[in-house]
Amino acid sequence: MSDRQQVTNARGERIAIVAGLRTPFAKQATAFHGVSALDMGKMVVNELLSRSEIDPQLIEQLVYGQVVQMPAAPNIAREIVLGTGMNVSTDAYSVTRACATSFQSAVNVAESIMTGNIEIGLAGGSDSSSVLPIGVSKKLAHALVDLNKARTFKDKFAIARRLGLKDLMPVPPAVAEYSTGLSMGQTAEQMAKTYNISRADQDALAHRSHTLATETWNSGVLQQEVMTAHIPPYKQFIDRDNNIRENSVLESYAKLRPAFDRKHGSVTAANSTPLTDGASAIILMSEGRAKALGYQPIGYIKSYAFTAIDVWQDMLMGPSYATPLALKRAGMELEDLTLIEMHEAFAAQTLANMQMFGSKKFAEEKLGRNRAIGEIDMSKFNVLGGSLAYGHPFAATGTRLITQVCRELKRRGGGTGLATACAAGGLGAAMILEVE
Ligand SMILES: CC(=O)SCCNC(=O)CCNC(=O)[C@H](O)C(C)(C)COP(=O)(O)OP(=O)(O)OC[C@H]1O[C@@H](n2cnc3c(N)ncnc32)[C@H](O)[C@@H]1OP(=O)(O)O
Repeated sequence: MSDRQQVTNARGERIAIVAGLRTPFAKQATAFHGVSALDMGKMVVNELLSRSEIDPQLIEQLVYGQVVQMPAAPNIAREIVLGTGMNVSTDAYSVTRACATSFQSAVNVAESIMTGNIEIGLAGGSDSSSVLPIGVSKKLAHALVDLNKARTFKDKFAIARRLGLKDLMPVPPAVAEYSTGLSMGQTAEQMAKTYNISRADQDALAHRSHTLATETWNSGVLQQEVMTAHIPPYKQFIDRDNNIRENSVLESYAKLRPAFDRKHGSVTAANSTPLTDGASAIILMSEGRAKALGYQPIGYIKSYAFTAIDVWQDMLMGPSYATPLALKRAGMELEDLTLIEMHEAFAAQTLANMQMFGSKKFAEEKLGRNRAIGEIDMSKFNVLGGSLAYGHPFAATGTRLITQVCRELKRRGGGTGLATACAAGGLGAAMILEVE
C-alpha cells in the first residue's frame, strides 16, 4: 500500500471546500443561553446556504455532529435538514469524535465525494454548554424504572423509600473521560507535570492567543466567516466572539488560582478553553462540480489522518500522532507548511504537543521515525489566535479551524496549512489543506 493518500474522486478531481461559516462563539450561559445546539446548527446551515447562493436541492448529504447529545434529537443532522430550507430527500446522519467531531463530519462528506456516491455535501458540528441534557442519579434512574413496573401502592412506597435527598439532585454531563473519570482539565494538569510546562509559559500562550484574536477581529477579516446570530425571540443578536479578552494583560493571568488541582496545579480559567456555545459548517464539492457551478473554492483537502492513544496518562496528545501521519500521506514535511493551526484545548496541552513536535526521542520511541516531526515556527503557528481565545464549542471547532486556515492561506496568496486537534478518548485528528 502506498503511503500517499489520494484525496480525489475517480475522475481525479480534488475535494473542494467552497464555503465555510460559523456563529460567533459565546461563553456558557451568555448570548446563546437557552439556544440549543440544534438551533445553532440550523442557524449556521441556513445562513451558509443563503450566503453561498446554492440551491438547497443540490445538497445530497449532510453530516453533522454534537458532542453533548440532546436525547430528544439524537440525529442532529437530520433535524437540521428538516428544520431548514433543505430538500427533505437530503440524506443526513450524525457522527461523534469528541472534540474532533467536525473533522470527522468533513471527512465523511469528502469520502462520499471520493467514492462518487455524491458530488455535493455539507458538514459541521454544534455544541451547547448552556442547554444541557441534565440527568438524574443512577439510583433515581433505577428507581424510576422500578416504579413504572410496581403494581401496588405498597411496592411503590418501598421503592421511593430507597432514595435519599442526594439521589434526587440533578446530574449535569461531565467534561470527563468515561473510562477513567478524569476531567479534561485534570488531564491537562497531568500533561503540564509530565512535560514540565510552567505556569508562566501557559499564561503567555493564552495571552498571545487573546492578543492575536483581538487583532484578527479588529482587522475585519472574520466577518467573512462569522455570521451575526439573532437570538430567539429576536430582540438580541451576537456578531462577535465574546470570550476574547480585548485588553488581555499578562500580569492578571498570574493572579488566578488553579482550577483543577488547587494545591499544586497550574491550569487556570485563563489558560483553559472556556465552556462555549456555537456552531459551524462547510460546503464540500467535487472540484469539477464546484467549477461547473462557478464556485471559487476556498481550499482543497490534501490529506487527513485520525489516530488514537491510551487514555490514562496525557491523552490529549492527538496532534503529535495525527500530524506526522497526515504529512506522510500528503508527501510533505512540517517545514513545507505555510500555516500550522492546532486546537488549543488548554495551554498546557498545546505546549506539550509543540514540545513533542520538536522531540527526536518522541519521534523514535512513539512514532517509529528517526527524526522529529519538526520545530514549530511561531510565525506560522495559530497566527490568528486559537481556541483559548475564541472558545471551544466541542463539535464546532473542527470546521472552524478548517475554514479559518483556508481563508488565511488565501489572504497570504495560497499554500498548504495544517489543522489538527486532540480529542477525548485519546483521539487525534489532522488535515492538510491546500489553497491556490
Ligand atoms: C480535547 C479538548 O478540547 S478537551 C477541552 C474540553 N473543554 C474543557 O474541559 C473546558 C475547560 N474549562 C472549564 O471547565 C472552565 O472554563 C474552568 C473550570 C477552567 C473555569 O471556569 P469558571 O471558573 O467558570 O471560569 P470564569 O470564566 O468564571 O473565570 C474565572 C475567573 O478567571 C478570570 N479569567 C478568565 N480568563 C482570564 C484571562 N484571560 N485573563 C484574566 N482573567 C481571566 C475571570 O475573569 C474570572 O474572574 P472572576 O472570578 O474574578 O470573575
